[in-house]
Amino acid sequence: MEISINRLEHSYMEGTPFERRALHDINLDIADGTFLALIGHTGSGKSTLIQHLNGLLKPSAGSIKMGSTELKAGGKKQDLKSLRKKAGIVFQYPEHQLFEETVEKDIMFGPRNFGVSVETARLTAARVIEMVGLPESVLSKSPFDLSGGQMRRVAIAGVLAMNPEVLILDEPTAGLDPAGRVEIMELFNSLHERNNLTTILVTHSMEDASKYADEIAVMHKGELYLHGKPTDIFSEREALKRVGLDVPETVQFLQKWNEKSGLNLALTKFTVEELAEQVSQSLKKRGN
Ligand SMILES: Nc1ncnc2c1ncn2[C@@H]1O[C@H](COP(=O)(O)OP(=O)(O)OP(=O)(O)O)[C@@H](O)[C@H]1O
Repeated sequence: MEISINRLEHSYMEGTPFERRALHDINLDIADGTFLALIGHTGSGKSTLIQHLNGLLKPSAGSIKMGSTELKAGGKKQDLKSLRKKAGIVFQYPEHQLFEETVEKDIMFGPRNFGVSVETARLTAARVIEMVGLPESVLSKSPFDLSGGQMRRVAIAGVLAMNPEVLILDEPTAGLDPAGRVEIMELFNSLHERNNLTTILVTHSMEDASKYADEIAVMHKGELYLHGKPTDIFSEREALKRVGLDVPETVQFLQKWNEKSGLNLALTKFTVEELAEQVSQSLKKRGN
């Protein structure tokens, strides 16, 4: 789904003495099928921005176009239910929202709310539990008898059960150990690719942004500070440092390597494995 954000402003507690401007003049176009990482310090406005994408927050000024739905400041009431079906949010610690007696009932809750029959919702639950890498036998268990990692997968399955076109992930790996983080990020990456999703990942990890995103948007004090392809963003190391961010360690290594070796390797590979391969190829070419 194509997303277009135009001159978006948001103030909390508008019109009260406690009014607080959280977003200023955000302009951002996200093409259908993009994997966008939204990065920035605590309080920079990331959560406020994503909550506009499925109508949880209303613009104070400006507009957001989500496919054919336009959400405008002062606009008329929209059909938010169908928008929320198309744009699913996985909140931080989504497992805290599990509440039903069984995993199956929890996953069926969303589709049933949209009028889907019990039989179809059951089939959906079986389909999405497999998508998140859990066995069907989990469906009859209580979500509260599962491990933390399994509970998170069940919560993600509940969002997938709505067949979203846009998946919005608010720090989906928060609180997981390093292995769990990689597993969940790999899961989102394969869901993105296999289901032609538009994915928006809020993260504090430049490493994850570099590994998975086609584009990176950097927020700072409620403004869109930088937006571009990872290669472009990582060429702006000084600008990133000014807002307390830095390029991933692999990019830092490559920049130092280029300075010291005199080899001017292009900034296109971001994982340790890709970078090692790039450096080794260049050394072979040079005859070392
Ligand atoms: N419900 C609220 N009421 C008033 N102010 C709020 C509310 N939620 C957020 N804010 C303020 O809006 C600004 C942006 O907050 P937001 O949560 O969007 O930032 P963030 O980048 O998502 O931070 P984090 O990385 O900590 O989640 C901050 O100054 C924050 O204090």
